[in-house]
Amino acid sequence: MDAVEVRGLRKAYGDTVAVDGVDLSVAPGEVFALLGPNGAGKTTTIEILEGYRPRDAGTVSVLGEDPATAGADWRARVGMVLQTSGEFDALTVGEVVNHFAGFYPGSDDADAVIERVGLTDKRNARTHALSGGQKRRLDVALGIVGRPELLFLDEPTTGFDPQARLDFWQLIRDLAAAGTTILLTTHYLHEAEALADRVGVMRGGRVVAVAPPAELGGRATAAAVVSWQTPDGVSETVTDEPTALVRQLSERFGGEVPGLTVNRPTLEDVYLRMIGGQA
Ligand SMILES: Nc1ncnc2c1ncn2[C@@H]1O[C@H](COP(=O)(O)OP(=O)(O)OP(=O)(O)O)[C@@H](O)[C@H]1O
Repeated sequence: MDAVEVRGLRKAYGDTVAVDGVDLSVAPGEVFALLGPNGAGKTTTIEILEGYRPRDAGTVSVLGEDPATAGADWRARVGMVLQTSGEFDALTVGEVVNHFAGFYPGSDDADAVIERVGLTDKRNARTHALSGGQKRRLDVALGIVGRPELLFLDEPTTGFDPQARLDFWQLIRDLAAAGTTILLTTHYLHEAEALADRVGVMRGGRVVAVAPPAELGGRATAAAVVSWQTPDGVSETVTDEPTALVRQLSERFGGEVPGLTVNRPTLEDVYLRMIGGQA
């Protein structure tokens, strides 16, 4: 049984159809990234899967239960990092994480979780005094302190500095290696490429493509652009057989080919083509 199974999901807000017939499956232990422009329906989809939002139509199974009716036992098996940060008044980081740990029967050690998200030196700081990126790290801590089987992360690394983002990626890899299923949304295509087993691209409330990041939109087999330096400037050739061309060039130059690059479409290239400039 898949960890997440969605068929024919629909949700409208008045006249706005936010989710328009989404089918989606996430396997146990998989890291799945949902991509798509602002307004594509990612948050609405995730919030329905989290049990935060009712749906208009479709079937949804999350860890074998319907989130619309699942109870406290189910909730304890699911971790969530919502798009907006929580507000915890004058409590300290340590107090908030300890408090949340108390909600879960098999929770992790609060200090260990604070360490994992890199907030140890802010343990006694009041949460309203944290920077934007530090608040987001606290959100991640609260999402994982219950040792969830399935973790939802809605734009988890917004506001992270580059080192914090790398640390977060390692945390996600560690969780995945320990068997946690992860469904995240992100606008950072490098993040999807670094983390996801598969990505799903949403546009206008629909999932328009699902594939491993390296294969999305035929990337793996797309023609390559080979370019190299000549005395007259840069020469460029589009080819299905870049290796053969590079071998010829190497013979012609007697070894190293000056300024050699071989490029296939990036995830960003195929993503932008797929969303075609609109939500
Ligand atoms: N509470 C709401 N009331 C009315 N319309 C809403 C509400 N929430 C979302 N929408 C609309 O539903 C559509 C999908 O929004 P959603 O937040 O799911 O998109 P998203 O893909 O998560 O976007 P983003 O990348 O900006 O987070 C948008 O047109 C949005 O304006």
